[in-house]
Amino acid sequence: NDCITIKGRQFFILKMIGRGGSSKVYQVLDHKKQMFAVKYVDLEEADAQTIESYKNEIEHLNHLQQYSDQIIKLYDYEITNSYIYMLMECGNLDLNTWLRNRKTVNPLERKYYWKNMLEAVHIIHKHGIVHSDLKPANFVIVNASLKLIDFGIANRIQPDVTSIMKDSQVSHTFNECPEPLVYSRPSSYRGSISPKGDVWSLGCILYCLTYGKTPFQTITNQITKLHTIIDPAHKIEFPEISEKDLLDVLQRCLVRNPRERISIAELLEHPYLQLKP
Ligand SMILES: CN1CCC(Oc2ccc(-c3[nH]nc4cccc(OCC5CCCCC5)c34)cc2)CC1
Repeated sequence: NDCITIKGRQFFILKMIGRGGSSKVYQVLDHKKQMFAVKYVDLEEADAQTIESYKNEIEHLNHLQQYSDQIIKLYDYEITNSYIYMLMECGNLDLNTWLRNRKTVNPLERKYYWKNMLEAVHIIHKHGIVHSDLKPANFVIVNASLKLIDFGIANRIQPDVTSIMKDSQVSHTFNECPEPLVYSRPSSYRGSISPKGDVWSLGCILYCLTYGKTPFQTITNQITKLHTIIDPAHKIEFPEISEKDLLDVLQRCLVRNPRERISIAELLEHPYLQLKP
């Protein structure tokens, strides 16, 4: 089995958890058999701006450790001109995989996961970070709670990026998964990247946890989907459910006009979060 050495500490690779472009995530054990996740980034092909974006992500992740347990732990990191190693807390499962495998969601579990996601995103907003690409794969289940594993600051070093322009910013790698489109903010509202964009994305995740599909999943043609996401005339369907507070949260998150959309602070005060099952 291969080993990774970070700041003089040796780790044994158990398996690769995931990979994207120039980064790989491994599940590793230290000499005391404690499990960690190690994120490795190959910087050989990266340009200065990309390297800067990774350093920025690490700086913020390191700084925000102290503010919330809903931010993945970063224990140590090693940055050289050719690679980055990040020693992190290892979760059991990412929310995307969990959603794909689970047909029904327990209402109390959903409410608790929602509270965790709101707390994580509230913390990054309070420190001036807007993720703007939140999706289930950005959250990991660690024991019984959800933790945010990245802030959307580091560039995706992806091969053949066929990205689409959104609000004059290069956004999602289309080829990665059409789903980010659905979580992405309705881009017809020009203007700066707003924290309200993250509320839309979180709304889409909660919609998934409630109805088992994303708000626009039925639309398979990506261009039609894009037009529908931004079309104010298209009404998103909210099938009746017993939890009226949950229905209200969904309807207030999935409002196309960001100014009319509910804020994270208001969501944290919403009756849905009072933890009576
Ligand atoms: C499909 N299969 C995958 C392994 C396992 O799920 C995970 C286990 C741990 C984790 C993780 N922990 N700490 C993590 C710290 C950083 C990144 C992390 O993942 C990154 C990326 C991995 C691929 C899925 C999206 C997230 C991290 C994440 C997924 C079971 C399902």
